[in-house]
Amino acid sequence: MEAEKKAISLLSKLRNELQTDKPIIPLVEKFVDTDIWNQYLEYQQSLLNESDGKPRWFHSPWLFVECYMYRRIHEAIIQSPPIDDFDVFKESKDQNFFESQESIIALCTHLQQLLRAVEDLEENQLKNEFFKLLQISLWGNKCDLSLSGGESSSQKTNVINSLEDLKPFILVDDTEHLWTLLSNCKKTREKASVVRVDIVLDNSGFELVTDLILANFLLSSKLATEIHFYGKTIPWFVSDTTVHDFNWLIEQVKHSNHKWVSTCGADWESLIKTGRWVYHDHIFWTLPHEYCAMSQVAPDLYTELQKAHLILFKGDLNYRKLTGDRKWEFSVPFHQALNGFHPAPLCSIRTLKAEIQVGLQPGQGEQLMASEPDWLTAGKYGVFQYDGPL
Ligand SMILES: O=P(O)(O)OC[C@H]1O[C@](O)(CO)[C@@H](O)[C@@H]1O
Ligand SMILES: [Mn+2]
Repeated sequence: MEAEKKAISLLSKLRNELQTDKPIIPLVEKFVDTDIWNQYLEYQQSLLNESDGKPRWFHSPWLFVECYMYRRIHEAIIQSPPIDDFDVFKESKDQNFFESQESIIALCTHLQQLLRAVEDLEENQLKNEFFKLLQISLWGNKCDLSLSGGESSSQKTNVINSLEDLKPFILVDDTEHLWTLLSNCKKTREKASVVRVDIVLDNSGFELVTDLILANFLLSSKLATEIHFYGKTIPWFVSDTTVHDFNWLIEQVKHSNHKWVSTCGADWESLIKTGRWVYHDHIFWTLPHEYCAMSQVAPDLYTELQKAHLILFKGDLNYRKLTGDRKWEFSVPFHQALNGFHPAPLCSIRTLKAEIQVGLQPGQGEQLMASEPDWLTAGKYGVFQYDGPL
């Protein structure tokens, strides 16, 4: 009870600082990333003129303060032992999973039926199935909890039936490039060689299921031989996947009463045990830095990503960090916005929730702006945006 009281009082202090636009203060509790955060704070300070004083909540870059808020929430928890490993968002993440049961059953059933036929599929059929599962993973990104302020945003209908209707909302569709890349790898690879796809995960619950389904298909179709996943080290942006969420969800799926769901769960567990699925933790994903800084700030992670044949970045926050969350013109090429971040061929799979979008046709963004003022933030539109050799 004492620890809870302490955490609550630290959290109300944080809320007060935020609501009254106080200066952003250094982190105090020692943790693996405390020094890097405090250095970053100094860097933000150095960007200001003398007369501007300290960085403040309402006047600093949104990406920075939003990340800082989640990091401060974590600080309130680690300062309050014995509840210092408590995940304040766990309950809502789990709820999202339970509320999406019907869709999860539909997806797992679809996957299991597909896997039974996968060897006999013609090239074109395989390609279509690949595109379908990519789209499911894209629309799975609608279900994050930070956009809804933690309110329920689960998937209640069967998304497979909606894919055709949702197609017009895909603003950039580079999935052909992904197919060309992976099917060439499949054709040209030597017997024992590896084709590695890395997935930088976003939200737990329904979205994570869609990502695991895609990852399972990539192996079964031999489009890849290894999948590497990256999650968050600390609770992040409400619904983001931590290692606990990852393991918890696979365990839940495995113990489902539904035959095809539990088959998926058992298969996923054995993929992890045999090392064909690998989960990585790295503190960089919960730092405020944009990804073009990765090779300097986290060279080990950059080197790891360079081993991939393709990296899939899920979700909106990853997109903001890929593009530095700048006010780019809508028609600026994605490659340019990446600002030198090219560890391997990569693709952002993201529904639009924040006011940034690049790589559109000339006039496309302006047209949307005129007809639907909230097109950038409502999560209604999506992109598959690829960067790499064509
Ligand atoms: O889970 P996702 O797709 O990264 O979405 C998170 C997004 O939600 C917000 O927290 C609120 O819109 C954005 O700041 C952030 O980019
Ligand atoms: Mn998220």
